Amino acid sequence: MSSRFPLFKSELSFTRFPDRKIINWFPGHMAKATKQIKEKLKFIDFVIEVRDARVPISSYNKTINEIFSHKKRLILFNKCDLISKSAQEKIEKYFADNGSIMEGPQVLGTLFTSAKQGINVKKIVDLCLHNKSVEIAPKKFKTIPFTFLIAGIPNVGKSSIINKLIEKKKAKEGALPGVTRGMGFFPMKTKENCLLLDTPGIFQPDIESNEQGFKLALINAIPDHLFGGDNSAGGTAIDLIPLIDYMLYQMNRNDCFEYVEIFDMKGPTKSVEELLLAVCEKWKMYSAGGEPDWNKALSHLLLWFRSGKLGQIVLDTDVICGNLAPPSSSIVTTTDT
Ligand SMILES: Nc1nc2c(ncn2[C@@H]2O[C@H](COP(=O)(O)OP(=O)(O)OP(=O)(O)O)[C@@H](O)[C@H]2O)c(=O)[nH]1
Repeated sequence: MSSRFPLFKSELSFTRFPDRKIINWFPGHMAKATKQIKEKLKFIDFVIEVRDARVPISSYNKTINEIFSHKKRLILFNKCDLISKSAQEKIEKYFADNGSIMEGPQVLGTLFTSAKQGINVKKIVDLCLHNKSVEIAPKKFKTIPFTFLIAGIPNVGKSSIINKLIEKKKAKEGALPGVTRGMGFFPMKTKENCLLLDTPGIFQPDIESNEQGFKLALINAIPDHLFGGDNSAGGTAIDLIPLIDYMLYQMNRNDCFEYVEIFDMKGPTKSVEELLLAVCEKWKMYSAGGEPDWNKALSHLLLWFRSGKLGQIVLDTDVICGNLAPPSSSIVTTTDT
């Protein structure tokens, strides 16, 4: 793809803040949910693992790989409305090329979905029950349902997918991570007797790298106050400057230059201060004393980025386009049948 700004050389790796402590988020409810999921495992026919299409690799979860290694699993890349069709093709190719390491024999396939726009959600059940590559034994009695457990890291759209499948707003959705705290069963009105099990978003106890933490914070799988601080948690949005810096690095690296026009800038920039000044100017964000209101600009910028208003972007292009190996724990090594 030719860049709109060919003279602008973006950075190929993010080397700032190397000493930043890796964020880990594994509160009590996640530990409890992990235990409950293990207990329910024998009743589960299929696992629907939901990832975020913007981070199809970094939104994997080692714990999920381990717990469900012997379960038939469909991997969804949800929020596909936030990435382009050409990015979807690259991701598909990446998973096809790395099939032997990225997918175990129990993985039924991958599917791009958008719970928001209803894209491909209705294909989920069919891809599990009528998959050409595996034989699904019928239930002894019609009253015994096929059970689907919906799992994934926080805020990837698990509850939204369930609501779309049952055509009701029964599972609790929310813009912030960690809304679902308990498990809930939801019957589906389909030809076959199907039951969906919603689970709280869970992380593995340790996030592997600083950069994975940046990516997960950028898609808001990790709450902002853990990353730097936000007003609701008693911190200030200004602590999120490293995250905005990372966002700018990603936009430049991915030729995602919509921000230049949106904020009436002369061209792309690598300076987070320059970007924030342009935002304050464009959106007239000034304090009573006439100073640029950084806090307001940061918060609004993140909101715009997360909702796709600054352009469609995949944050895992470093892995997908080949400069980096997949994280070791994203590899599914199951041989169990
Ligand atoms: N753009 C877009 N937004 C989505 C999509 N699916 C869900 N969302 C939004 O993402 C946010 C999180 O959705 P949830 O369904 O609550 O996610 P969850 O995985 O159940 O979240 P936890 O409770 O943290 O585990 C909400 O603001 C949804 O409206 C999608 O396909 N596209």
